[in-house]
Order: sequence, then C-alpha cells, then structure tokens
Amino acid sequence: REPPRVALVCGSGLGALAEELTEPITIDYRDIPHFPRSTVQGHAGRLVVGRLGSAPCAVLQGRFHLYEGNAPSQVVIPVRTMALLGVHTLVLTNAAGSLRPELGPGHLLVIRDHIDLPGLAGRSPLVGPNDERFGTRFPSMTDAYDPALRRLALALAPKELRARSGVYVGVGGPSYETPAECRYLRRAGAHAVG
Ligand SMILES: O=P(O)(O)O[C@H]1O[C@H](CO)[C@@H](O)[C@H]1O
Ligand SMILES: Nc1nc2[nH]cnc2c(=O)[nH]1
Repeated sequence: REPPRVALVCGSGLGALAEELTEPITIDYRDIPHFPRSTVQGHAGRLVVGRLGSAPCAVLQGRFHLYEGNAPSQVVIPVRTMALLGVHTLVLTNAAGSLRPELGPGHLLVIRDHIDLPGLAGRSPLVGPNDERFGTRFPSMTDAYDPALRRLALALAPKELRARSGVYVGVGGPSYETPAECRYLRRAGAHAVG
C-alpha cells in the first residue's frame, strides 16, 4: 500500500472528515507507540489512512493539547510521526474563537501567520535537544504556512464559508479568554484565538 503523502489533523467537530476516505484503515491512538491519550470530547483519538480522491492520505481524528497535561514535546508526536511516514503536506484544522466582528460562526479563516504565546513564553515544541530529522535549530517562520496552499484553500473554499486569511493566536487554555484578553489579542493583530 502506498504511504500517505498528505495528512489532515482534525480539530473539534471536524473528525467526520475521515469518513470521506476510501479504503480506510483505522488505528486507535492507544495502539500507536508513544502517542498520548485523547481526553477531549470531539477528538476520537484515531488515525485513519486511506485515499482522498486518488491521493493516499492520513486523517488524524483529534490532536493533543498542552491543557490536557501533555508536554510540548508530546503534543507534536503525531505531526512528527507523519513526517517520518513521508508526509510532505500537512493540513491543520481547529475550532477557534473569533476576535473580529466580520468573522462569524461558521466562517473559515485560512491561517497566514500565527502568534504562539506558549512558545514565546518558553513552551515551544522545539524546546530541548534538536532532532535534525525535523529541521534545523532556529527554523525560519517567515512562511510557516505555505503561500501556494493558502492561495489554493482561499480559491477553492465554498462561498458560504466566506474564507479569508488571517493571524491565529495560540493560547494555553483551558479557559476561554476574558474580554480584556480578547482586546489585547485583537490589538496584537490576531483574527482568531484557540
Ligand atoms: O479544535 P481543537 O483542537 O479542539 O481546539 C480548540 O478547542 C479548544 C477549546 O475549545 C481550544 O484548544 C481550541 O483551539
Ligand atoms: N481558546 C479558545 N478556544 C476556542 N475554541 C473555540 N472557541 C474558542 C475560543 O474562543 N477560545
């Protein structure tokens, strides 16, 4: 069987995307060595490998979060596993809170850049000895989100999703943000928070 070249990580409520795969093989995260446990509702905790159209594809039903008690180095285990399998294109999705009145529920924000607040405070997944298989120390973050793929997503998104590009700010959780925090994050240039 051809190994997947494209992987999709599903955020809350998006796990059903795995049902689009044909010839699916499903593996519970519990059966994959070193994977942490999924504890969040709406994150099934399964890896589904199959075909999306003609492309061999992997869908991860659920991600791991810092607020579940995982170390940053554990949170990235699925992404690094995909890289070791030969995946070259990774699509990340998540449920996020809007910081802009024009971005309503059900709208799609294509991330063009991010502010990683836990990372800036020393909780980056890259902290620790550098594993050169996954890149150099101090990688450039100028085009962290591939511009060609972003253009494609904006061009192909269904009209009703009112897709636009924007800046995502990552926070630690597990509480939603206070009004003062939302004002602060909006002034910092973010469009969505999660
Ligand atoms: O889509 P997932 O990974 O569940 O993430 C979202 O869910 C959590 C809170 O609703 C935040 O972490 C937010 O980003
Ligand atoms: N942190 C955070 N996560 C979310 N997930 C969905 N909405 C939100 C939000 O407003 N804030």
